[in-house]
Amino acid sequence: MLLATASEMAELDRKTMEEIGIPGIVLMENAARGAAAFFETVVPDLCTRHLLVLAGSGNNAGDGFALARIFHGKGATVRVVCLRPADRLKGDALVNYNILHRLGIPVYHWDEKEDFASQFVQVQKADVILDALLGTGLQNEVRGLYRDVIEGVNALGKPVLSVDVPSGLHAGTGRVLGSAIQATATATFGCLKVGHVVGDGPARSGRVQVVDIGIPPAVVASSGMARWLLDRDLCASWIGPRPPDAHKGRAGHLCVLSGSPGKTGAAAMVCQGALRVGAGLVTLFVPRSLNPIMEVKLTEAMTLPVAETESQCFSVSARQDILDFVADKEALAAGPGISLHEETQALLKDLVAGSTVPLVLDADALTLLARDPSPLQEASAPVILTPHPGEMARLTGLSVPEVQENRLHVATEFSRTHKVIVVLKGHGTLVAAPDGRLAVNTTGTPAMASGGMGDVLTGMIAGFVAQGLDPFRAACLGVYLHGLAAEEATARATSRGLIAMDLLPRIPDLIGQLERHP
Ligand SMILES: NC(=O)C1=CN([C@@H]2O[C@H](COP(=O)(O)OP(=O)(O)OC[C@H]3O[C@@H](n4cnc5c(N)ncnc54)[C@H](O)[C@@H]3O)[C@@H](O)[C@H]2O)[C@@H](O)CC1
Ligand SMILES: [K+]
Repeated sequence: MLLATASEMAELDRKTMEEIGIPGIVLMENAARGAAAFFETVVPDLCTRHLLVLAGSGNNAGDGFALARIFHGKGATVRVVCLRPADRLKGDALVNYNILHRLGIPVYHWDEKEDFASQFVQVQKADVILDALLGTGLQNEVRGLYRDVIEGVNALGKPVLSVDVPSGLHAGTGRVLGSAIQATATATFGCLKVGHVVGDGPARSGRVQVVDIGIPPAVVASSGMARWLLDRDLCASWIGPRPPDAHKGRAGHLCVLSGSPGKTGAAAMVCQGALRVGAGLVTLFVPRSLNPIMEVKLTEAMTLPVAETESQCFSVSARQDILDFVADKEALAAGPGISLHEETQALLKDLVAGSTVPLVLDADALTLLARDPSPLQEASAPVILTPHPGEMARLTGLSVPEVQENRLHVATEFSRTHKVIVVLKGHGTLVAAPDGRLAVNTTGTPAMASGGMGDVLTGMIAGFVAQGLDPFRAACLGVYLHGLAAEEATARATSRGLIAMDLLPRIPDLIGQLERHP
């Protein structure tokens, strides 16, 4: 599903009105009617209740005035509180405001200078609050009367139905600007906004429904919007069935650099993750003396023993053998369990700079790049990094809480600055590409908090890359299916005890379901 920012949404509205000729008042009416229908499913006896519409001064307020009229018509007791004087209203909002007076719906204008407590009594008397203070037009920190009202409403604990966006939540970033409404449910217009699904958005928005307000699909299709929620429809549109004459030589050959003493399991999981998403062939580079172990551990994947250090880690002198082998393959996944040995660091540096095929870098490779990110500058092939918040913190020099509080900003900035695809793992994994594409994942479970999950994901993403998928889409599909496999595996279990290998046998079926999805 496409996600819009505030400015993209404004542009969709503008094109619909100016280029297609659908009047703004029609869009506003569609918005209000759609929102009303949704709100009635959230609070089933809504039309017998005492509703209070809180309005600001823009078109969000206009939606609120239209909703006041609609619920008044359905028999609800409705009052409207507007935080701005009437002479600040204009356009479609003013049209809907004027209708309220003719229908005898009470409207109160609050004044910053008057006693807040005596004004707020109006809100306390209501059963349900409709929040139409601020929508996508939110510009800066919420202060003064707006802030007092928002905090007062949140403290009441009554059902709050938000119009488009919980007021105070930034539609583009999901950040609370000063203070934001805690909504029970939100009816949003035209498109889901980025802010509903990242940062504070999911917790603030409650149940969210997208209302079709009549923006023609062609207007959306020609918009160039490139942010998505990773859902089944989208992922299915990015993966088709294989041609009937497929053979392993054309299904992609992935090379894997993974493993060291104590970490041979990581290497096995990367290889198997790749095979389970359909990589035709997988070759694992392995520190020479560990080869007998990997020969036993792996059946379908091949191994290629290469030069090692005294501590059985990858040696820099393996560099040429690896680059020569990789040159006519399709992708290289590197990092899980490769150790932080200085020689391995030197090897990784040369591989990142010298690889002609796309790279997927994870785990120790990320820790090594945090010490010295300069190889990323030299990479000529596409690079995908798959950090968890701790690795992202190391790469950026931020603390883990700083990364978590600004996930969207951190992932997109790192991607843009270093020209790499960033997969920032965690609840609502983000995939950010340097060209501005962004995806937010919807799958996964807390049961995934166990060792080896990341190794399987690295293999899955690299396996898709090896099959020739666009690296951004490969990362998205890997992330989506990885979470889905974990959901499947825990569908009848608890949120504990899932191990990474449990995901593997479920993956082919899930891909099949995507391929067959209408
Ligand atoms: N044709 C359209 O453009 C449509 C717009 N729609 C609604 O219109 C909304 C967007 O309308 P607007 O662009 O008028 O913006 P909003 O109504 O979201 O807010 C803009 C107003 O709030 C003020 N404001 C901004 N930040 C503030 C802050 N921190 N504290 C106090 N006041 C602040 C601005 O000065 C401006 O007066 C959408 O969220 C949606 O609800 C819908 O009616 C559908 C059609
Ligand atoms: K709102």
